[in-house]
Amino acid sequence: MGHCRVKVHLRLRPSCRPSTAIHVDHAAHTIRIDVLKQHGGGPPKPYNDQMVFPFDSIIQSSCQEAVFEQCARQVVEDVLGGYNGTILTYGQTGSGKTFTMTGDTKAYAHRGIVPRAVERIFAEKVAKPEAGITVHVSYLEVYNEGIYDLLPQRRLASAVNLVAMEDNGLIEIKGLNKMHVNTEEEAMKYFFEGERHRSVAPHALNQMSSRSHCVFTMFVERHSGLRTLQEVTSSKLNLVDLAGSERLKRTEVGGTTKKEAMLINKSLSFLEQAVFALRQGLGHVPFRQSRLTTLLKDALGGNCKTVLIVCAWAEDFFLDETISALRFAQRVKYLKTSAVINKKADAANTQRRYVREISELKQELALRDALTGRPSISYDELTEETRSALRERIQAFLAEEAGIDSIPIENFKQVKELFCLFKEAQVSLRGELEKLLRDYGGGPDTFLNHSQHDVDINPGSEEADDEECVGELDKEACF
Ligand SMILES: Nc1ncnc2c1ncn2[C@@H]1O[C@H](COP(=O)(O)OP(=O)(O)OP(=O)(O)O)[C@@H](O)[C@H]1O
Repeated sequence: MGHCRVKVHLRLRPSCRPSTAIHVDHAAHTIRIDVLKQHGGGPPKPYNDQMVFPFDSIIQSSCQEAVFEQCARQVVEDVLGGYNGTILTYGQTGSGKTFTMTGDTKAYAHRGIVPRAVERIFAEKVAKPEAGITVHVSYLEVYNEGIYDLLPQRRLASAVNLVAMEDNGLIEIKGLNKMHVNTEEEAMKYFFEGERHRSVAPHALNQMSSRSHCVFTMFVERHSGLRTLQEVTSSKLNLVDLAGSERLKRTEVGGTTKKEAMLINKSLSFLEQAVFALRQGLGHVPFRQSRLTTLLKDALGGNCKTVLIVCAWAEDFFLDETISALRFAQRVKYLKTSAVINKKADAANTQRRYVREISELKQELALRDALTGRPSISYDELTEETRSALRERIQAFLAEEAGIDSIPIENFKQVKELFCLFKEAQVSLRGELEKLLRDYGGGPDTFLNHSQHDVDINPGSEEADDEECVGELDKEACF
């Protein structure tokens, strides 16, 4: 098991009013914020306090391709290698989370991490047909503290609030549709179908503001491709577009949108609490406090390789929001996960191996029989013919026909069959005796009451019968 630190990148949204307080050092991967402070009611002294936040990388004016290469590519490669991966975007409303994750559909070059990840996974599937890669996708949203499937097979199903459960140490959503997809186009078709069902609403800072946290997941199964050591890796890539935190007086919302904003802020503060508890090494981490933290449990501390992309709006007007996002990022930066390659035996290959082993064992037995001078013995299932020949022999044996004083044993399958046939004979004999007793005027009760003492047709238990049979058989057995 490899412990790996969560990688944290910062993406600054381009602005026509860039903040004079924000300074990026690209070489050192740090951002410095010079904070204005008031002293003793006097005039504000600019830049008398500085905060420096280190990141794994800071992206300021890079294109979408560079963002994918810098932040997401390695996680997608790790998922193809059998690890679970999660990429999350986090930040205030309108800061560019959806732009980073989904992209802008107006221009192909503006496509985001999701379409690029899908493209990379299917490129691998096409390039390595021997790996037999299979892909399923799911798409859900956490809206107002409920989990909803964005890919309902029937439209009615969209209203069902799903349950997140822990299964084998990993979080699973019971009843979530997982669509099998063969091509990049099919996967994107489902992604766009889910996008249509997402909850969005306009407000002062964003015309298409996400009102829910969305998770698009790709489940990838891949065969090792080595004939002798064939196994399957089974991994998943979670692409998470979190809803943005918002200050209600800035977004100027009311009614449903206000209620949504309050629930978004609440779930994000639960996320901060969970991250704080993990960072402090507290014994109890409150993952169960909200649907979002339950969903992100693996990503924050479990079997997963995780990347967080913090999006920020680098304008003076939003300095408070930016500082609080940067602080959150610093806590996440120190979280460690325990990612392992998720291997399992290939069921089809295991079956093929057993068939081969059985065939080899049969050959071994045949060779041993030949060397010890035994007649050729079949170890296959008994045929109907063999069965009726055995039945006849048992009847002759029980009837004490001349010359039939033993039943030769050939193999274990035959022994099992003999027990069944003896039982069959015994049941038939018992039926005949009951009939005889009835004909002589006694009912079955008479038979049952006296059979143990007077008519000794069934001494001891069935097991004892079987043992006796074995004893008899053993005397003559010629293994
Ligand atoms: N880096 C960027 N380059 C160009 N345009 C951007 C960038 N980031 C964001 N935008 C634009 O800003 C607007 C808001 O961005 P986006 O919807 O991605 O914000 P968001 O963080 O997802 O907001 P919300 O939390 O409200 O959903 C969009 O029109 C988007 O195209």
